[in-house]
Amino acid sequence: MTTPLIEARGLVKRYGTTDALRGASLRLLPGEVLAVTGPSGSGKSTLLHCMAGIVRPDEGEVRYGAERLDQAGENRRSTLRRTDFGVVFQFGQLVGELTALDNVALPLLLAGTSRAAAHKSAGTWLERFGVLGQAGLRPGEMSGGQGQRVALARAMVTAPKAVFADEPTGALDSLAGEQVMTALVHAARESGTSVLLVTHDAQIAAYADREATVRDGVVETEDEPAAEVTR
Ligand SMILES: Nc1ncnc2c1ncn2[C@@H]1O[C@H](COP(=O)(O)OP(=O)(O)OP(=O)(O)O)[C@@H](O)[C@H]1O
Repeated sequence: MTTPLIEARGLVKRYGTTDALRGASLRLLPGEVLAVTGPSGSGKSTLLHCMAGIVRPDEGEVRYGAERLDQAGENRRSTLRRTDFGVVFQFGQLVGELTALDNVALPLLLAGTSRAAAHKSAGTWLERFGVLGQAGLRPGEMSGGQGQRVALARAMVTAPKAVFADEPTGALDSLAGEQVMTALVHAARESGTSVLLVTHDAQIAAYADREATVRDGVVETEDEPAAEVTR
């Protein structure tokens, strides 16, 4: 069986009296695009947040290699989010005052890369996502789809092991959504990056290699990895 890149087991997360997760388990395999679908409020985003180390579950384990993310402190988890993981949300969360090029270069600059090298990589990633022509524009000067492609370029620029994308096409029309997904899947395949994609849209989920369905805080179904399907 393929060793998962990240494995969540028996996650429980409560917000006040709400049980967001009630024993959710999920494996993200190396290099795969995994779609997490399910009804609104079922716990998809909470599961993504736990697996990305953004929040800690109340119970259960999140394993990343030999590490337990559920036990890691905030410092370690935020370092991992800068070095090993990329994160994209519905509204790309780009820095409004910076150009697309500077937004994408930012994670590298924060990691100590020289300005020239950071800008060179940022340009390469903007080109891969088809938005090099927007390099000099600020987020407010771009379309929603362009902004999301810039946000994905920023998530990928550090060559992360995994990208966590929570409804990255949620605010886009279907054509722009398809363009964003095509670019993301292509870039992930080229660089061997795993993608955990939360979406409520079946057409967007169809871009993934596998799909898992969350209902009432548990993973109700999870497709078998292709190599493990018994025929
Ligand atoms: N930070 C929080 N504070 C309080 N309640 C929260 C918080 N995050 C999630 N919840 C609650 O936990 C439950 C699961 O939320 P979650 O966002 O994980 O579901 P979801 O499946 O991603 O929903 P949607 O598709 O609508 O985004 C919901 O009832 C939600 O209101």
